[in-house]
Amino acid sequence: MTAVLVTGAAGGVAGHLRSGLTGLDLRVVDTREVAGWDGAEVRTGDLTDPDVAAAAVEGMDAVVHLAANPHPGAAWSELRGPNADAVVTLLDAARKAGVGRVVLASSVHAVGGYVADGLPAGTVIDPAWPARPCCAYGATKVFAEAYGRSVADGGELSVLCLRLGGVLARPTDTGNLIGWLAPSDLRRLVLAALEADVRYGCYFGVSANTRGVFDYANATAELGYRPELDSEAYAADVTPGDGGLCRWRGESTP
Ligand SMILES: NC(=O)c1ccc[n+]([C@@H]2O[C@H](COP(=O)([O-])OP(=O)(O)OC[C@H]3O[C@@H](n4cnc5c(N)ncnc54)[C@H](O)[C@@H]3O)[C@@H](O)[C@H]2O)c1
Ligand SMILES: O=C(O)[C@H]1O[C@@H](O)[C@H](O)[C@@H](O)[C@@H]1O
Repeated sequence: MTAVLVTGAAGGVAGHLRSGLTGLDLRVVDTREVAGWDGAEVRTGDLTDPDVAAAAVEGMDAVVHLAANPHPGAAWSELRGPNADAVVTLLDAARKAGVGRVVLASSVHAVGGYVADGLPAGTVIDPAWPARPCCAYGATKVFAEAYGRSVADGGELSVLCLRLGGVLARPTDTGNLIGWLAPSDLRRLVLAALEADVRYGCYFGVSANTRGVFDYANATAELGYRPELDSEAYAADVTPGDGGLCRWRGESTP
């Protein structure tokens, strides 16, 4: 059975992912108390500590790295530990332990600047375009992708970065319509990323949204990811908003 570590297991995305990971030999870790992962080996610890990271990855075939500060408006002082330091300790530990694959949670905030400036109608953002974060949080995700690339290029560890859109049970505002990731599609995507024969890759993790602006074609081609849900089904019921994207452009409180 494949042994998989899920970091950030007490978090919201992990909660949506959990039911998709049946059949795997699971270990989970978080700084907070973790509940609901029956059958998994549960650990508590801070992944910025290299010893915690080393113990967490020991014996694992793969890691789904979700642990981070997910708040786009967070200050650098709140982001540096979870979103920069922990990425380095986790990836270094995984490489040293001979883990085969790390699936890294990135975000559409890595390219939110394109959305903030307005895209010509019908244009979708290609994952190969230069990163263009819309906030310090988005910039930390670009760093994670870049560090992942250097580790993947430098050794045996495969790193797949998933630029997740808004993981919500249903879209709640108009901004969500362009980048919703339905929980069931999240599960499809992470399973596909765990299994794909790819050394390094960066993919948008979004549903098959009619109004989508994040091109997931490479995830279909390289991972076999085929999303099934579409935010359009909720378009008549959402309130006006920006989906949390681009609100903090150019801001980084020390
Ligand atoms: N929620 C979304 O819609 C969304 C969208 C795009 C990307 N993401 C990314 O997905 C991941 C999960 O997001 P979420 O919404 O579940 O966030 P969350 O805050 O609900 O969960 C993250 C978990 O990570 C844990 N954590 C933070 N720092 C840690 C550390 N140093 N060591 C161990 N555990 C630590 C936290 O305690 C928390 O339980 C994050 O990387 C986030 O940036 C989330
Ligand atoms: O993309 C992201 O990471 C973030 O997107 C924002 O819009 C959501 O409000 C936030 O919860 C996510 O963590």
